[in-house]
Amino acid sequence: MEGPAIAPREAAMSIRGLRKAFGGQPVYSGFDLDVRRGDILAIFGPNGCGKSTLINMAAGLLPVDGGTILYDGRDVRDVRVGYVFQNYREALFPWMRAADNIRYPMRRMGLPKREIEARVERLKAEFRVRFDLARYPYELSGGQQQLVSVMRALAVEPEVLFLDEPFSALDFETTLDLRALLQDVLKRLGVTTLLVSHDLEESIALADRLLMLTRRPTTVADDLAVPLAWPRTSATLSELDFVALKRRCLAVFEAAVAGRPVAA
Ligand SMILES: Nc1ncnc2c1ncn2[C@@H]1O[C@H](COP(=O)(O)OP(=O)(O)OP(=O)(O)O)[C@@H](O)[C@H]1O
Repeated sequence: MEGPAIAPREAAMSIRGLRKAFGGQPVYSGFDLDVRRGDILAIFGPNGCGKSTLINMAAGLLPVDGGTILYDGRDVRDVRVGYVFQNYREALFPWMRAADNIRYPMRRMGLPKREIEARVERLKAEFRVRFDLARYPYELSGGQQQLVSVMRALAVEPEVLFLDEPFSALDFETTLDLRALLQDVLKRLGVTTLLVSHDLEESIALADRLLMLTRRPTTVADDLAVPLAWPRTSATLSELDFVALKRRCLAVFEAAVAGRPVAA
Protein backbone atom coordinates (compact mmCIF):
# COMPACT_ATOMS: atom_id res chain seq x y z
CA MET A 1 0.00 0.00 0.00
CA GLU A 2 1.27 3.45 -0.80
CA GLY A 3 1.86 5.92 2.00
CA PRO A 4 0.22 9.34 2.11
CA ALA A 5 1.38 11.82 -0.55
CA ILE A 6 2.38 14.30 2.12
CA ALA A 7 4.22 12.86 5.08
CA PRO A 8 2.59 13.81 8.36
CA ARG A 9 4.74 16.29 10.23
CA GLU A 10 4.24 15.01 13.74
CA ALA A 11 6.56 15.91 16.59
CA ALA A 12 10.02 14.55 15.91
CA MET A 13 11.33 15.69 19.25
CA SER A 14 9.38 15.95 22.45
CA ILE A 15 10.76 17.36 25.70
CA ARG A 16 8.67 16.99 28.82
CA GLY A 17 9.33 18.24 32.36
CA LEU A 18 13.03 18.82 31.68
CA ARG A 19 15.11 19.67 34.73
CA LYS A 20 18.75 20.67 34.90
CA ALA A 21 20.72 22.55 37.52
CA PHE A 22 24.40 23.39 37.95
CA GLY A 23 25.69 23.72 41.50
CA GLY A 24 22.15 23.87 42.86
CA GLN A 25 21.20 26.73 40.48
CA PRO A 26 18.33 25.65 38.22
CA VAL A 27 18.69 26.25 34.50
CA TYR A 28 15.59 24.26 33.53
CA SER A 29 12.87 23.30 35.95
CA GLY A 30 9.95 21.73 34.14
CA PHE A 31 10.62 22.71 30.52
CA ASP A 32 8.52 21.37 27.61
CA LEU A 33 9.18 21.62 23.88
CA ASP A 34 8.00 19.88 20.70
CA VAL A 35 9.85 20.16 17.41
CA ARG A 36 8.26 18.95 14.19
CA ARG A 37 10.14 16.68 11.83
CA GLY A 38 12.09 18.64 9.25
CA ASP A 39 11.81 21.97 11.05
CA ILE A 40 14.79 24.22 11.57
CA LEU A 41 14.37 25.59 15.08
CA ALA A 42 16.57 28.51 16.10
CA ILE A 43 17.05 29.05 19.82
CA PHE A 44 17.75 32.59 20.92
CA GLY A 45 18.00 34.15 24.36
CA PRO A 46 20.09 36.08 26.89
CA ASN A 47 23.66 35.05 27.65
CA GLY A 48 23.88 32.05 29.93
CA CYS A 49 20.16 31.22 29.74
CA GLY A 50 20.95 27.64 28.79
CA LYS A 51 20.84 27.40 24.99
CA SER A 52 23.93 25.18 24.70
CA THR A 53 22.84 23.20 27.74
CA LEU A 54 19.51 22.51 26.02
CA ILE A 55 20.96 21.23 22.76
CA ASN A 56 23.70 19.32 24.56
CA MET A 57 21.06 17.48 26.57
CA ALA A 58 18.95 16.95 23.44
CA ALA A 59 22.02 15.55 21.65
CA GLY A 60 22.80 13.20 24.53
CA LEU A 61 26.11 14.92 25.34
CA LEU A 62 24.94 16.08 28.76
CA PRO A 63 22.75 14.13 31.22
CA VAL A 64 19.39 15.55 32.28
CA ASP A 65 18.49 15.79 35.99
CA GLY A 66 14.87 14.92 35.27
CA GLY A 67 12.22 14.77 32.58
CA THR A 68 12.37 13.17 29.16
CA ILE A 69 13.70 14.02 25.71
CA LEU A 70 12.31 11.65 23.10
CA TYR A 71 12.43 11.39 19.33
CA ASP A 72 9.22 9.76 18.16
CA GLY A 73 9.33 7.90 21.45
CA ARG A 74 13.00 6.91 21.12
CA ASP A 75 15.86 7.82 23.39
CA VAL A 76 18.62 9.89 21.75
CA ARG A 77 20.95 6.85 21.94
CA ASP A 78 18.73 5.21 19.32
CA VAL A 79 18.69 8.22 17.01
CA ARG A 80 21.32 9.23 14.44
CA VAL A 81 22.45 12.73 15.35
CA GLY A 82 24.91 15.19 13.85
CA TYR A 83 26.55 17.94 15.87
CA VAL A 84 28.51 20.97 14.71
CA PHE A 85 30.51 22.72 17.42
CA GLN A 86 31.21 26.40 17.61
CA ASN A 87 34.95 26.01 17.69
CA TYR A 88 35.96 24.28 14.47
CA ARG A 89 39.61 24.42 15.50
CA GLU A 90 38.95 21.95 18.28
CA ALA A 91 36.22 19.99 16.53
CA LEU A 92 38.22 18.33 13.75
CA PHE A 93 40.85 15.66 14.37
CA PRO A 94 44.08 17.49 13.44
CA TRP A 95 45.95 14.29 12.60
CA MET A 96 43.35 13.26 10.01
CA ARG A 97 42.98 14.65 6.53
CA ALA A 98 39.71 16.52 5.92
CA ALA A 99 38.24 13.57 3.98
CA ASP A 100 39.15 11.17 6.80
CA ASN A 101 37.47 13.47 9.31
CA ILE A 102 34.31 13.17 7.21
CA ARG A 103 34.74 9.39 6.83
CA TYR A 104 35.35 8.85 10.54
CA PRO A 105 31.75 8.65 11.85
CA MET A 106 30.74 6.50 8.86
CA ARG A 107 33.58 4.07 9.62
CA ARG A 108 32.40 3.94 13.21
CA MET A 109 28.93 3.09 11.95
CA GLY A 110 30.51 0.20 10.03
CA LEU A 111 29.37 1.40 6.60
CA PRO A 112 30.97 -0.37 3.62
CA LYS A 113 33.85 1.50 1.99
CA ARG A 114 31.94 1.98 -1.24
CA GLU A 115 29.02 3.63 0.59
CA ILE A 116 31.41 5.86 2.55
CA GLU A 117 33.08 7.07 -0.64
CA ALA A 118 29.72 7.62 -2.33
CA ARG A 119 28.56 9.77 0.57
CA VAL A 120 31.79 11.80 0.57
CA GLU A 121 31.30 12.47 -3.14
CA ARG A 122 27.65 13.41 -2.60
CA LEU A 123 28.55 15.84 0.17
CA LYS A 124 31.30 17.35 -1.97
CA ALA A 125 28.75 18.00 -4.70
CA GLU A 126 26.04 19.26 -2.29
CA PHE A 127 28.42 21.78 -0.74
CA ARG A 128 30.18 22.60 -4.03
CA VAL A 129 33.56 21.88 -2.44
CA ARG A 130 36.43 23.14 -4.55
CA PHE A 131 39.31 22.72 -2.11
CA ASP A 132 41.32 19.54 -1.70
CA LEU A 133 39.85 17.25 0.96
CA ALA A 134 43.18 15.40 1.13
CA ARG A 135 44.52 18.38 3.09
CA TYR A 136 44.87 18.44 6.85
CA PRO A 137 42.63 20.83 8.84
CA TYR A 138 45.54 23.22 9.56
CA GLU A 139 46.02 23.63 5.81
CA LEU A 140 42.42 24.89 5.41
CA SER A 141 40.82 28.27 6.12
CA GLY A 142 38.42 28.63 9.06
CA GLY A 143 35.41 28.56 6.75
CA GLN A 144 36.70 25.44 4.97
CA GLN A 145 37.28 23.71 8.32
CA GLN A 146 33.78 24.55 9.51
CA LEU A 147 32.42 23.29 6.20
CA VAL A 148 34.25 20.00 6.81
CA SER A 149 32.66 19.86 10.28
CA VAL A 150 29.23 20.35 8.73
CA MET A 151 29.92 17.65 6.12
CA ARG A 152 31.07 15.27 8.86
CA ALA A 153 27.90 15.92 10.84
CA LEU A 154 25.73 15.25 7.78
CA ALA A 155 27.72 12.18 6.65
CA VAL A 156 25.83 9.93 9.05
CA GLU A 157 22.56 11.10 7.45
CA PRO A 158 21.35 12.38 10.82
CA GLU A 159 17.72 12.41 11.82
CA VAL A 160 18.48 15.45 13.95
CA LEU A 161 21.22 18.01 13.49
CA PHE A 162 22.53 20.26 16.27
CA LEU A 163 24.36 23.46 15.38
CA ASP A 164 25.90 25.41 18.26
CA GLU A 165 26.99 28.81 17.02
CA PRO A 166 28.32 27.29 13.80
CA PHE A 167 29.32 30.60 12.24
CA SER A 168 30.46 32.64 15.22
CA ALA A 169 34.17 32.09 14.65
CA LEU A 170 34.00 32.96 10.95
CA ASP A 171 34.33 36.23 9.08
CA PHE A 172 31.19 37.83 7.63
CA GLU A 173 31.77 36.87 4.00
CA THR A 174 32.43 33.23 4.89
CA THR A 175 29.41 33.22 7.19
CA LEU A 176 27.12 34.39 4.37
CA ASP A 177 28.48 31.75 1.99
CA LEU A 178 28.22 28.91 4.49
CA ARG A 179 24.78 30.02 5.64
CA ALA A 180 23.47 30.01 2.06
CA LEU A 181 24.93 26.55 1.39
CA LEU A 182 23.62 25.16 4.65
CA GLN A 183 20.04 26.39 4.26
CA ASP A 184 20.01 24.96 0.76
CA VAL A 185 21.18 21.52 1.89
CA LEU A 186 19.06 21.38 5.07
CA LYS A 187 15.89 22.31 3.24
CA ARG A 188 16.59 19.71 0.55
CA LEU A 189 17.39 16.96 3.05
CA GLY A 190 14.56 17.96 5.39
CA VAL A 191 16.63 17.19 8.47
CA THR A 192 15.24 18.36 11.81
CA THR A 193 17.69 20.99 13.04
CA LEU A 194 18.26 22.81 16.32
CA LEU A 195 20.40 25.90 15.87
CA VAL A 196 21.85 28.09 18.59
CA SER A 197 22.97 31.48 17.36
CA HIS A 198 23.84 34.77 19.03
CA ASP A 199 22.85 36.61 15.88
CA LEU A 200 19.16 37.51 15.72
CA GLU A 201 19.14 38.17 11.96
CA GLU A 202 20.84 34.87 11.35
CA SER A 203 18.39 33.04 13.61
CA ILE A 204 15.41 34.45 11.73
CA ALA A 205 17.02 33.97 8.30
CA LEU A 206 17.74 30.28 8.87
CA ALA A 207 14.73 29.19 10.89
CA ASP A 208 11.25 27.81 10.30
CA ARG A 209 10.59 28.62 13.90
CA LEU A 210 12.28 30.79 16.49
CA LEU A 211 12.25 29.95 20.17
CA MET A 212 13.03 32.91 22.40
CA LEU A 213 14.12 32.01 25.91
CA THR A 214 14.05 33.98 29.17
CA ARG A 215 16.72 34.35 31.79
CA ARG A 216 17.21 31.43 34.21
CA PRO A 217 15.31 29.48 35.36
CA THR A 218 14.63 29.31 31.68
CA THR A 219 11.18 29.38 30.14
CA VAL A 220 9.88 30.22 26.69
CA ALA A 221 9.56 33.99 26.22
CA ASP A 222 8.08 33.58 22.74
CA ASP A 223 7.69 30.93 20.09
CA LEU A 224 7.34 32.31 16.58
CA ALA A 225 6.80 30.77 13.18
CA VAL A 226 9.08 32.28 10.52
CA PRO A 227 6.89 32.09 7.42
CA LEU A 228 9.37 33.67 5.01
CA ALA A 229 9.92 32.12 1.57
CA TRP A 230 13.00 30.01 0.84
CA PRO A 231 15.73 30.51 -0.19
CA ARG A 232 16.49 33.42 2.09
CA THR A 233 19.03 35.77 0.64
CA SER A 234 20.56 39.07 1.68
CA ALA A 235 17.49 40.72 0.07
CA THR A 236 15.29 38.84 2.57
CA LEU A 237 16.89 40.82 5.39
CA SER A 238 15.26 44.05 4.23
CA GLU A 239 11.81 42.64 3.40
CA LEU A 240 8.95 44.07 5.45
CA ASP A 241 7.93 40.72 6.96
CA PHE A 242 11.50 40.08 8.02
CA VAL A 243 11.91 43.51 9.57
CA ALA A 244 8.58 43.20 11.43
CA LEU A 245 9.62 39.81 12.84
CA LYS A 246 12.97 41.17 13.88
CA ARG A 247 11.34 44.13 15.62
CA ARG A 248 9.06 41.80 17.58
CA CYS A 249 11.97 39.52 18.51
CA LEU A 250 14.03 42.46 19.71
CA ALA A 251 11.18 43.61 21.98
CA VAL A 252 10.86 40.07 23.37
CA PHE A 253 14.62 39.83 23.84
CA GLU A 254 14.85 43.17 25.64
CA ALA A 255 12.00 42.13 27.94
CA ALA A 256 13.68 38.75 28.56
CA VAL A 257 16.99 40.42 29.42
CA ALA A 258 15.27 42.88 31.74
CA GLY A 259 13.28 40.04 33.30
CA ARG A 260 9.92 41.70 32.62
CA PRO A 261 6.87 40.30 30.80
CA VAL A 262 6.58 40.90 27.07
CA ALA A 263 3.94 43.39 25.97
CA ALA A 264 1.32 41.68 23.76
N1 LIG B 1 29.30 22.27 33.18
C1 LIG B 1 28.80 23.33 33.83
N2 LIG B 1 29.05 23.52 35.13
C2 LIG B 1 28.52 24.57 35.80
N3 LIG B 1 27.76 25.50 35.24
C3 LIG B 1 27.48 25.38 33.93
C4 LIG B 1 28.00 24.29 33.15
N4 LIG B 1 27.55 24.43 31.88
C5 LIG B 1 26.82 25.55 31.87
N5 LIG B 1 26.77 26.11 33.08
C6 LIG B 1 26.04 27.32 33.45
O1 LIG B 1 24.69 27.14 33.05
C7 LIG B 1 24.18 28.31 32.43
C8 LIG B 1 23.73 28.02 31.02
O2 LIG B 1 24.88 27.80 30.22
P1 LIG B 1 24.80 27.64 28.64
O3 LIG B 1 26.19 27.55 28.12
O4 LIG B 1 23.85 26.56 28.30
O5 LIG B 1 24.12 29.03 28.24
P2 LIG B 1 24.00 29.70 26.81
O6 LIG B 1 22.63 30.29 26.77
O7 LIG B 1 24.36 28.74 25.74
O8 LIG B 1 25.10 30.81 26.99
P3 LIG B 1 25.82 31.78 25.95
O9 LIG B 1 24.74 32.65 25.39
O10 LIG B 1 26.74 32.56 26.82
O11 LIG B 1 26.50 30.91 24.95
C9 LIG B 1 25.28 29.35 32.54
O12 LIG B 1 25.04 30.14 33.67
C10 LIG B 1 26.53 28.54 32.68
O13 LIG B 1 27.51 29.23 33.42
